[in-house]
Amino acid sequence: MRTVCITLGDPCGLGPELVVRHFARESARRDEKVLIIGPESALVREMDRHGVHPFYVRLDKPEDIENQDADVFLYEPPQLSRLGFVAGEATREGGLAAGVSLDVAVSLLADGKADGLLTCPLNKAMLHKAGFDFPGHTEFLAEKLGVGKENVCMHLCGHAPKEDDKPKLRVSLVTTHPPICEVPKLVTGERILHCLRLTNDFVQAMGFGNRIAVCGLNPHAGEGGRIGLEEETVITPAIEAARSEGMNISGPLPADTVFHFAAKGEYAAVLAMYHDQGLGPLKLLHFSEAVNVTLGLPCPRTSPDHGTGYDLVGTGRASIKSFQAAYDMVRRLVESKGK
Ligand SMILES: NC(=O)C1=CN([C@@H]2O[C@H](COP(=O)(O)OP(=O)(O)OC[C@H]3O[C@@H](n4cnc5c(N)ncnc54)[C@H](O)[C@@H]3O)[C@@H](O)[C@H]2O)C=CC1
Ligand SMILES: NCC(=O)COP(=O)(O)O
Repeated sequence: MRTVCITLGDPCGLGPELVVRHFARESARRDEKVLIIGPESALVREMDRHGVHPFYVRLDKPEDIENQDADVFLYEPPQLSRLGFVAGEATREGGLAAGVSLDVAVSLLADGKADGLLTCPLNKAMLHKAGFDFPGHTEFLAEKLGVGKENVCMHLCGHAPKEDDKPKLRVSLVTTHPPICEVPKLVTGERILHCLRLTNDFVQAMGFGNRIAVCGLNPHAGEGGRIGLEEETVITPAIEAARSEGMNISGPLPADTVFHFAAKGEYAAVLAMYHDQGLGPLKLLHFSEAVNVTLGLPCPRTSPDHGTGYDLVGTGRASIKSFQAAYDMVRRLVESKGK
């Protein structure tokens, strides 16, 4: 039987509320084991707020998940049990809880005791403040699962598994969280080709099609070399290499227009060169419903597309759609990996 871990992320953010609201619905219970990892006090806070009864069984040791039947379980790392978490505030404790919980999930995944991971949002600055030197989950998981951050690709899928028939935007990123001044040197041919392979495999496996558009880095995709040379020297050779492997790639295309056509269904995915180039259009169209998927890890990892949403904690106004889509997606990826 498969096991999906859910880390609560920053307990001061929306994660605990989304988990409680999701599992409060009887229909959310499935045929697999779900192990929630994080501080119980944050779940209790949200259960009280939403009038929800406990829906999980506590485990003293995370590895005990192996001997259980299908149900929802909670493991609270002992060092988190005495910490206080202030709902809606960015604190070092919140970053510590997120990092410690993620470490537990990594151990289970690395030992084959869990099959997939859904991460609730954390605060990147607080994660760092708590002593975890990673700019996000993507790099944390890539390094700690032994893959290396250069070998994974952040993909934001505006497509929940239970799909209506409207086209959706899907975006992969060549670079994830570097400062913008470092982007040009990180946009290498090797990295583009690797991201294209991962994206191509993903969109085809999910049945989304196979045509992928690649953005330029410079305005107007370099205007034939008059506004920058990366398109001619780096991006086009990588696209040609991908085509020679049989991939269906268009580009480099000006990033100011390509998303319009991708959103109409002309491309299964767009490969953007940097975070805001790809995620600006994605969130404009699909905010609070898209799923963040890390491609290239040894096991599936998904996440809602939004952050900690501190301003919404306790207001009841947060959308749960992206969390639910991330849960459906990780289950689907875990199932298809097992086949
Ligand atoms: N996967 C992760 O762990 C992610 C973490 N973050 C972190 O989250 C923190 C806050 O980042 P922000 O840029 O403020 O992004 P944010 O997504 O937390 O908030 C941006 C806006 O979206 C709204 N929002 C967030 N979640 C929502 C939901 N479920 N339903 C409806 N509206 C929602 C918020 O109220 C806010 O107005 C940062 O520390 C950032 O690093 C951001 C994105 C992803
Ligand atoms: N904007 C999405 C994002 O930055 C998510 O980062 P990560 O925590 O999934 O690495």
